Amino acid sequence: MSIESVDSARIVDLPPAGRVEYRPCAAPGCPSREVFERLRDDLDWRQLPVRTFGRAIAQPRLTDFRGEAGIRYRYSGLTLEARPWTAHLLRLREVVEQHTGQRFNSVLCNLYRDGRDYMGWHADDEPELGREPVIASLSFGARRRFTLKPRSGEAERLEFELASGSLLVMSGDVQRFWLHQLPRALRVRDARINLTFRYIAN
Ligand SMILES: O=C(O)CCC(=O)C(=O)O
Ligand SMILES: [Fe+2]
Repeated sequence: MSIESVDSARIVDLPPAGRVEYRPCAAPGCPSREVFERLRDDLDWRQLPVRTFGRAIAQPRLTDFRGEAGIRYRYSGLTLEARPWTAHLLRLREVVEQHTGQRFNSVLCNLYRDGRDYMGWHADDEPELGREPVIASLSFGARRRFTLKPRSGEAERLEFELASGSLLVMSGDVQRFWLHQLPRALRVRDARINLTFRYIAN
């Protein structure tokens, strides 16, 4: 397990044919305190119920799903209907599209109120994302640890400290062979916002 400086760019190839790229300062005005505040104040944050093992519980974070009209995203027994882009989110999408050379038609926004909020092990492998989705994730606010582990086999876990203003891109077959999570971090008192840009084909 390795943690490198949060200030250096990093490209890691994950077997068999996946890639994770981290860029510490990709967002406007990095570390982007103003971007954080604007997203926190302008988006329509909600705590949704989610089904795990047949039980409905409140998600341990707040979310808002935005995108082109008619886009739907189904996960964990939820169906999210995209609400319209804000002008601010469209500008951030442009930045991410320039960095990645990819197009995105939606963004899942996550607000972790403090270190008690988290996202458990999962893959972004819903069928509407396609076989080898490119998932581009911007982070703002509190620095949090992001971990990947193989679904099976002996490969080592991989960790990133996601700094404010950073961009993390997962591509290739990462979602097929690896899981990722944003674990609890009880020492963290501050909030973090994460935007994961996706291309959804409904
Ligand atoms: O908050 C993060 O960095 C991870 C978010 C994530 O994995 C997701 O939205 O699918
Ligand atoms: Fe994810």
